[in-house]
Amino acid sequence: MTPLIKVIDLKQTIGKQKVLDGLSLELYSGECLGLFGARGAGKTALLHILSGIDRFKSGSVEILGCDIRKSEAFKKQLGLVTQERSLFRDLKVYENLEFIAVLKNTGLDSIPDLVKRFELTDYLGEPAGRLNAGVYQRLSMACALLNEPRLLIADDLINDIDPYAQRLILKELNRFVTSGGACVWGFSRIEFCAATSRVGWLEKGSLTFYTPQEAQEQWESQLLSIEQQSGGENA
Ligand SMILES: Nc1ncnc2c1ncn2[C@@H]1O[C@H](COP(=O)(O)OP(=O)(O)OP(=O)(O)O)[C@@H](O)[C@H]1O
Repeated sequence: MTPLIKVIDLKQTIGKQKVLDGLSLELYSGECLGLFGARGAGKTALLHILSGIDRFKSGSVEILGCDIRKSEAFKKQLGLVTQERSLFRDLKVYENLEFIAVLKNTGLDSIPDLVKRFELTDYLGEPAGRLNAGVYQRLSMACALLNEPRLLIADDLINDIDPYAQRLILKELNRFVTSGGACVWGFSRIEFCAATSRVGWLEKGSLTFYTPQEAQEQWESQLLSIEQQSGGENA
């Protein structure tokens, strides 16, 4: 099976800081890779490279069979939910869906189904800038899926939103990957690992891969060793 993402020895610097230090990664259809790391670990830097937003220093990145330094064709099959709010705040919910569908050069046919699945019917006339955080993220994810992408890149998808919106988005994420899509989802909350199929732990510019269960255990063992160290220092 050909991977949807194939990254080899990727390096990135921001200013003088080495943010990604030779990491490699493969992602296959049906997978949801949780990109876990502390604040400032470089998750957004990696996700921006995978989405073709930022250039990178060295290494090779193939997305959906395209060398992304040579071709942008992969962007047609990409859905993106950014960390920063990126919808049109003065446009109403329906207008955002319509406008983004036009920008993506896709038809409007998928809008009614997305409105239903993300339970946006009651908000269609509201400007995006006035939505609460949970509904805003539901709309962000609906917009990301407008072009029926094969690959979804999401940064902080369900952070700081209400549990109902979290569940709804995770249900749709699960539907997306089980129907053959693939997702890379960046977050810094360990509990979100349980909603992924594999975890890439980003630390010091490198990725280590774990099952969700192993990531949780690794986290707990790190916490324990910090507690033991501080206990020893205070004794
Ligand atoms: N525009 C910038 N100028 C200077 N440094 C930057 C810039 N953008 C990112 N950095 C630095 O690069 C490193 C990686 O940042 P990045 O945003 O990728 O981390 P992150 O893991 O996504 O963090 P968070 O969980 O807070 O979103 C951090 O040390 C950050 O301070």
